[in-house]
Amino acid sequence: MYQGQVRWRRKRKDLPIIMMEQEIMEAINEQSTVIICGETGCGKTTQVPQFLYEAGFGSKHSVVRNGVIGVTQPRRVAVLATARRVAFELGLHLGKEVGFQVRHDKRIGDDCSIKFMTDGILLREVQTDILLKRYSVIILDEAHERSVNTDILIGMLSRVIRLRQNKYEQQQKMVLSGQTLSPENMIFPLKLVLMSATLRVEDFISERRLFHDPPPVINVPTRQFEVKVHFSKRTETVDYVGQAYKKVMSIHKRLPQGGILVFVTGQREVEYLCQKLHKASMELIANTAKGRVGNEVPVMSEMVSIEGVNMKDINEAFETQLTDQQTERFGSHDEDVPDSVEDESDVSYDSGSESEVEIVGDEVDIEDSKTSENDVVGVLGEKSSLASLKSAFEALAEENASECKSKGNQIPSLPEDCPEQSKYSMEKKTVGDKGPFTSSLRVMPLYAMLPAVAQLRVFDEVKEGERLVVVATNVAETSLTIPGITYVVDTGREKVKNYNPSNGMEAYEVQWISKASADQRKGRAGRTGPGHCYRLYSSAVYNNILPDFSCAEISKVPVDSIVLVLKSMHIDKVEKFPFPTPPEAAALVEAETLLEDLGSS
Ligand SMILES: Nc1ncnc2c1ncn2[C@@H]1O[C@H](COP(=O)(O)OP(=O)(O)OP(=O)(O)O)[C@@H](O)[C@H]1O
Repeated sequence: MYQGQVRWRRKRKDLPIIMMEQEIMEAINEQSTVIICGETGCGKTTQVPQFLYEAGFGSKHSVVRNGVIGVTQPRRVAVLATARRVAFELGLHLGKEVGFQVRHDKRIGDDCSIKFMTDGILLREVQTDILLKRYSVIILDEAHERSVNTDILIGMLSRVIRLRQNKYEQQQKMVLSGQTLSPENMIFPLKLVLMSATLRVEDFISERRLFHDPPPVINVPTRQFEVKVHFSKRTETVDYVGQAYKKVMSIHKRLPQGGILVFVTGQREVEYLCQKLHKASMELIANTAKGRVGNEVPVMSEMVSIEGVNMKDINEAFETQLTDQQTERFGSHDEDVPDSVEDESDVSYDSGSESEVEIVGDEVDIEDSKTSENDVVGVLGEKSSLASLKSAFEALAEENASECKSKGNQIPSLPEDCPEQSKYSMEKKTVGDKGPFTSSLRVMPLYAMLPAVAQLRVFDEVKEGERLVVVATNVAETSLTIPGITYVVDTGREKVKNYNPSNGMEAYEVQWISKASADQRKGRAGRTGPGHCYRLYSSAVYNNILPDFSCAEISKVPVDSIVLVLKSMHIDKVEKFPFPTPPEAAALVEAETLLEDLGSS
């Protein structure tokens, strides 16, 4: 066992979810579906797959539980990062016992026990194997995001569970009547675990067509580290990116070491803010250097360069020979794209959502489509990208990951935000040997269209004297632990695609996030130590304007596109499909008739 793993084993027991392992496992053993609601950072994503693995799920030695533990995430970066983390914590090989699959990329060994994937990948698997025979349990993480993929998947899985149960009962009868069945033909019930920090549980338990018996809900109420929230006194309605810039700079100048994660709405804003911060950092360094006598000039601020990916030693995930069958499929562009999907247009805008199975043909958001085609295609599909991904995974290694850069339990905050709460003396706490004025910024972008290799660079180790600033869209909102992030700056906005049924048009709009999203964003701090979340809007805006939850995506897309997907999955009576939030039955029937008339179904 690596030293880092030994260190982590000691820390692991402090995760709130560890105390609830028995309760969670008992519920999973007794019920076909279980809902786990837990605060951000309590350990759902990384620990529940391990509980299952340790209980024999995914084990070749178990007859009943030998199917793979499947874990879905809404986004690629979360799939890659959590697979790496779980492999590390369990001391297993990434790409072998712990596999992953996202669009274009698949690393799974024959002896795979846990597979991380995007929800779109699993949706596609159901299309080809309705019983999902290779899985013993499916975990749908971040189920609150309620993308169309997740909603259709939940509906499908509720049926798969019933089908598997029926098959299992039939087989038991056959066995009791003296027939013999070979082990490989045996079918066992499938388990489903829905997880989120902020689940709209009612949608799942009240919809009787979905789960006949409402699934039990297990709450994990606490988080490990405190995150202090600071609201702005005033809400900037136009230049919120400018406000974000000011806030980052004032944190950098006045507060102690610790990474900063900033949320804006799209690729264009990410790139603009990155450039501005990069420039400011260089100026700051130049000014500081002028004032120094005989001191070393600090390193320059760094902007991520996709070409500049560091080629290091081989990560164990990539030791598999290139001749192996899985590897041949690695990089296949079309294997996870269903027939109904024309192209890769789902990466052509950046609101943070990514899907492998595309429900609606997205339009390119002109504003936000500056990344070159090569960057998009090159996500991992090109020759050099395999090596780059190896290198990127290395950056997730424990040495980089487990150690929190912030020291101590209490970190001062910016006084202007809530003076009454600032019980710390800025003078005493903010300027150390490597005072904030002297350190450089390592500015990293993070958005859905960015190639996976570049996305993973946010996990790179930060050099001594540097401060990490990640400028992200809501792609960084859930599941991610970026080690050392102490400060979150939340503009409170996101870019979403809205559908107008009266004219049949779709348009991207910047709008307020939900309270649930704001909590997720806050939860990106306080993961490896205590943190602060600066909301660039007032508490009145938070309380009175932000909705509790974002609207389920299914209610915002054209019904015909949903029907098309269901038809591609051979669902006959679309109006009977168990959606968590069903579209109007009449609209479904109308769309079905229309498609039949067009000869599309
Ligand atoms: N890469 C990492 N490096 C260091 N610590 C990590 C890493 N990943 C996870 N952790 C630790 O494990 C904790 C639990 O992470 P996990 O992702 O399982 O939480 P979660 O409950 O799923 O959170 P969320 O709801 O935000 O996804 C983190 O708060 C952090 O302390």
